[in-house]
Amino acid sequence: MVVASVDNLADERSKAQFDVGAMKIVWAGSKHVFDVTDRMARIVASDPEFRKDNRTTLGRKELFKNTLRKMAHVVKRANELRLTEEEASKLRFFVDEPGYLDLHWGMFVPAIKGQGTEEQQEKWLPLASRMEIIGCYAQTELGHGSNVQGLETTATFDPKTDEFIIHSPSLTSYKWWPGGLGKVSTHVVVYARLVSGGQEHGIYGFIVQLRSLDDHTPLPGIIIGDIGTKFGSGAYNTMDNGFVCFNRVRIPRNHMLMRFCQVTREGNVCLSDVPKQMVYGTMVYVRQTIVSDASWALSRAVCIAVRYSAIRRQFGSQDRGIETQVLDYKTQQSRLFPLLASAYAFRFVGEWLKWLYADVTERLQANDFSTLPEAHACTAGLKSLTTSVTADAIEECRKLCGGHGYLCSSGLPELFAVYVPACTYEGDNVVLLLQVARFLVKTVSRLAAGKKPVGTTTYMGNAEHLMQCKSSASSPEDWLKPSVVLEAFEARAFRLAVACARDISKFSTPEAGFAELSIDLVEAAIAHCEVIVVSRFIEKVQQDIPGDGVKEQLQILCFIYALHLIHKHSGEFLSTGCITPEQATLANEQLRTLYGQVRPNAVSLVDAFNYTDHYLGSALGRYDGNVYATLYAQALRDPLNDTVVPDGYEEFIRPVLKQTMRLSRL
Ligand SMILES: CC/C=C\C/C=C\C/C=C\C/C=C\C=C\C(=O)SCCNC(=O)CCNC(=O)[C@H](O)C(C)(C)COP(=O)(O)OP(=O)(O)OC[C@H]1O[C@@H](n2cnc3c(N)ncnc32)[C@H](O)[C@@H]1OP(=O)(O)O
Ligand SMILES: Cc1cc2nc3c(=O)[nH]c(=O)nc-3n(C[C@H](O)[C@H](O)[C@H](O)COP(=O)(O)OP(=O)(O)OC[C@H]3O[C@@H](n4cnc5c(N)ncnc54)[C@H](O)[C@@H]3O)c2cc1C
Repeated sequence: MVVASVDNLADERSKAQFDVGAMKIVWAGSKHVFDVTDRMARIVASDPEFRKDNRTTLGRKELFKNTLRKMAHVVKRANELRLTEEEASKLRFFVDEPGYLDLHWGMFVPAIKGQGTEEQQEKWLPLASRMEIIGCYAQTELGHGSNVQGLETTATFDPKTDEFIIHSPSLTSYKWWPGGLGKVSTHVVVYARLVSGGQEHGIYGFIVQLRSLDDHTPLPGIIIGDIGTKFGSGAYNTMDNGFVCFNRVRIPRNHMLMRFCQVTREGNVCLSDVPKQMVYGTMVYVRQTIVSDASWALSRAVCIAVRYSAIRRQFGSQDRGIETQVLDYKTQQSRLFPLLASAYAFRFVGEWLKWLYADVTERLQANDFSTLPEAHACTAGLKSLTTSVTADAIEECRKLCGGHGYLCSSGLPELFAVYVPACTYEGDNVVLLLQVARFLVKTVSRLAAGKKPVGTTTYMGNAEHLMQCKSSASSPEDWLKPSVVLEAFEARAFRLAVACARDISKFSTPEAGFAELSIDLVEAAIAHCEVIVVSRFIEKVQQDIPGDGVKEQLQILCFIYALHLIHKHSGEFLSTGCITPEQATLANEQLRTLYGQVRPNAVSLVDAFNYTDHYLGSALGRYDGNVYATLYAQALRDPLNDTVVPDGYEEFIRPVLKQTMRLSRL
């Protein structure tokens, strides 16, 4: 059945004022990436083994087994098709089901690459890449996650046998949460306190075999299992997040990842001449990938909400004629278009962060550690900002879809449930923002000592101007000037950071000041991260961008992104004196105009994400707009509709009805 709603999307597409094909390439990053992504997405979408529309109706055991089947199929297809690493990772991405492969490829392999010596890499990486072993990453414990220095698991060197003894001294030291650990992984990189010669030497990674490669049973001394069902139906329950207790498990000395710290045969601990934070390198790597992933999750939710808002009609008609598309309501636009703009903003800042990470890695390899603090602050801050915004945005998109957004067939509840832990894993978002704040306060105090700031804090070098400047915006159009927008963002961030640094100095110790002012510090950190995102977006739209109208659309989105933040944080922009109330009103006026400009292009701007219906997994977000027929078909497929009269009628409905009848006769 094709209903009138389908025409709505065709109409919308005909209104586009830009070359959608060219925008697809901009979104993907390059023609090559577009081609690979498109091909992998289609392979997944056309393979019935990768069906996912039944996920929310399966029980945990069935769901997990289903994931195991899919993971095995991924490995099989990747081998059959001889996929490159880039292609295989896209294939896994579009399968869109959290599973042990994510941790194997996303953390176990990177941990060995980043923390292992060349010899260790030569030994372990081929085994891992042929999947002769399956690995995961166990850092978090039942009692400690954020505080890595507080981990309790010990790795004690025994010089008699040339082994480490991995031990969990208490219940709170049990590793708890690692994905892939509960039921699948054969090996793990465990983070533990290194003890040698009776002394502690800090936290390091150790490769431990967990399960027999013959029959998968846990090795002696290992108690292991799944930590239980998690939030939401389907969602992250496809993953076997696990616990493990080590009871004096012995591993060879060379299973300690020794790139940055070596333990000799005699038990001497030799630290390389590198900062000890290098041992946190895997987290920095993964945080950087999470920023890119945020734009995918956000754009997916936005794609569903935009298409559905073009289909959905409410009110506005006379004589029962055609009603208004909800996308035409300004309130809908003001909630939705900033999220659309944020998706593009996060895509570009994610690409930039990838570049930054590659640049820092190259420097580290050449023993230049000068950019490590900046890399840590950027990855931590942007991970925090983008995941918090994305999690909230998915929920907002659900509400933007009205009642139907609450149905699992909208795809949004599951997307939210899968996504929201991103605010916690790889570092709780508040904890990470406090790391950024620490970096900012240090930068401000270095400024006072005459040191020139570099990298993303370069703007702080313009200290005098930023402390005094008053915005020159005197018309709504002035808010379309990159220099006006940037100045406001930089001044707000700088003034907030300076105020924190100044106030901290009033306390008896910096630590006491930092603790007491942590709420302000988090706000200063967010303001700094927003400077990074806004300036990267502005930089992007100032480049040559091929394709009719593409650059113009991106400029509109860029200003929507910036101006909606001015509106959202108007309290801070005003209280720091960066803008006046009149200028805030002008910015809002411009924002409203921009919403009008994006409106005819909205559907095409989400088409540019090039998502398949399989990946979207949403009756509301379908490319063809056939929403109502799909909702109906999916409702009919619900297990509850397997029978007309429900199971339980005889036991529980009939007796109630009978009792009611008896009562009514009394
Ligand atoms: C699966 C992967 C595939 C794809 C990714 C996509 C999606 C993910 C999918 C699912 C999730 C799957 C896996 C999830 C895994 C995990 O969650 S693993 C566990 C992650 N755990 C954390 O992130 C813990 C967070 N805590 C910390 O990082 C640290 O403890 C800390 C909060 C940073 C504090 O560290 P510490 O106690 O040492 O610190 P400070 O005294 O505050 O700092 C000392 C100095 O060190 C600097 N520092 C800290 N961290 C780093 C770093 N990473 N790099 C560089 N420098 C660092 C800090 O700034 C201080 O510097 P100073 O001010 O100059 O002294
Ligand atoms: C789905 C999922 C997958 C995961 N996968 C893995 C994995 O594969 N491997 C692994 O090792 N771990 C994994 N984790 C664990 C994850 O890394 C931790 O949960 C995370 O680091 C947060 O630590 P926590 O749970 O100890 O939170 P806590 O630190 O206990 O946080 C609780 C609250 O305290 C606040 N808080 C904590 N410290 C401070 C502070 N200094 N100042 C202010 N507020 C503070 C936080 O903001 C938060 O509100 C996973 C977690 C989840 C949810």
